[in-house]
Amino acid sequence: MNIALIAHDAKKELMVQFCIAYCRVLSQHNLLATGTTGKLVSEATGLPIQCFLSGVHGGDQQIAARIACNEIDLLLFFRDPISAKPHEPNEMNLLRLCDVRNIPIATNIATAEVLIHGLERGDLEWRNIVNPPQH
Ligand SMILES: O=C(CO)COP(=O)(O)O
Repeated sequence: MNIALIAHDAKKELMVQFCIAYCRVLSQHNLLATGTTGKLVSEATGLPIQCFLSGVHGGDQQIAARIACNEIDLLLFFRDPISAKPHEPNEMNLLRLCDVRNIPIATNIATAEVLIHGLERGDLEWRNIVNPPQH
């Protein structure tokens, strides 16, 4: 499955720790990420990650385009609810597109834990029908 990772600056370390903890599960899937998040996670875990532009340069919109095409099966987007972000409207669109496509999304680590266990258990296998593997 295609799993997209995005973390605001205040949540990047949490995302790194989460990905280290679930490295084995994540290694069985294709990972995509915004630039800085992807760089930090791949350096910490050794996992191959397709890195897009950084969020401020439109990386979240590159991921949004794939979500619009139903090509992302799970989005882990660790958000900082405290500080304002200049590209917040784009991020709201990202969340909206997940709802358009019924793509499972976690915006905090508590939900991410539930989703990753569900992924491991096979709860998201229906995504293989909606978005069949390319190879
Ligand atoms: O800004 C972000 C989300 O909107 C994250 O982007 P980076 O991973 O490049 O910091």
